Amino acid sequence: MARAMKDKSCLLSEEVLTKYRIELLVKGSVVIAPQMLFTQDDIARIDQLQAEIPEEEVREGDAGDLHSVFVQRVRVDPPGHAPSNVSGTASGQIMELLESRDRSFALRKIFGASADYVVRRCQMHRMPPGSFIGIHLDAASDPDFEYSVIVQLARDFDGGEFVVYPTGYEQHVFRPPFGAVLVTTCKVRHEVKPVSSGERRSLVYFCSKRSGVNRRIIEGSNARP
Ligand SMILES: O=C(O)CCC(=O)C(=O)O
Ligand SMILES: [Fe+2]
Repeated sequence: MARAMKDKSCLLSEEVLTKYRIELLVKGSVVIAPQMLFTQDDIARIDQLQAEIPEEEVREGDAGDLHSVFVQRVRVDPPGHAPSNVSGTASGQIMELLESRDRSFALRKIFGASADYVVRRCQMHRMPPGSFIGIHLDAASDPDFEYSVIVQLARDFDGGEFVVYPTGYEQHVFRPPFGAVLVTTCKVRHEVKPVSSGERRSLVYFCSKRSGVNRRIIEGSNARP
């Protein structure tokens, strides 16, 4: 925490980055503490920009999985096409904030990568009571997704736990606080449990070493919200 945001070229110390890197490697998921990757000001800015982005209700994921969530799309990644920002200036400004040099550097270290990652898809979720995101695999949307980065944008809600199923019998339950960032591999199944009160909000983006077209092959219907 000590060095967070002080030196703009390096958000987190090498030591902290290594600690997160090891946890991600061993467990497949890690929670980055609030204020480390995104300051309160960054989150306020995201909140301000998102107001300009239209929202749609999604009830079925790409893999036919059931959901009930309101989605604002920032960058889309349709099969057979390269990723692109949705129209309007707000999406580009949100992406600029996410892709800032210091944040990309920190995430690259946490992913354990030598080369840069690209953000292939980005969206925001609003989940009032009763909303949920059914069990799915992010890589079903794009086989090149490697890590998802989920920024917690809300404080006051109950339920809405993020549950990861690394194997058939294990489960890890996450309830990251406001401002924290959950990083998970896109190769494990997970879900968001129903929200019971308040409103859960998150910004989600999917990172990959690969740019270029989404190589997903559609057979019938397949994937996530
Ligand atoms: O809103 C979230 O916490 C992330 C939901 C999720 O699993 C996804 O968008 O793939
Ligand atoms: Fe997901």
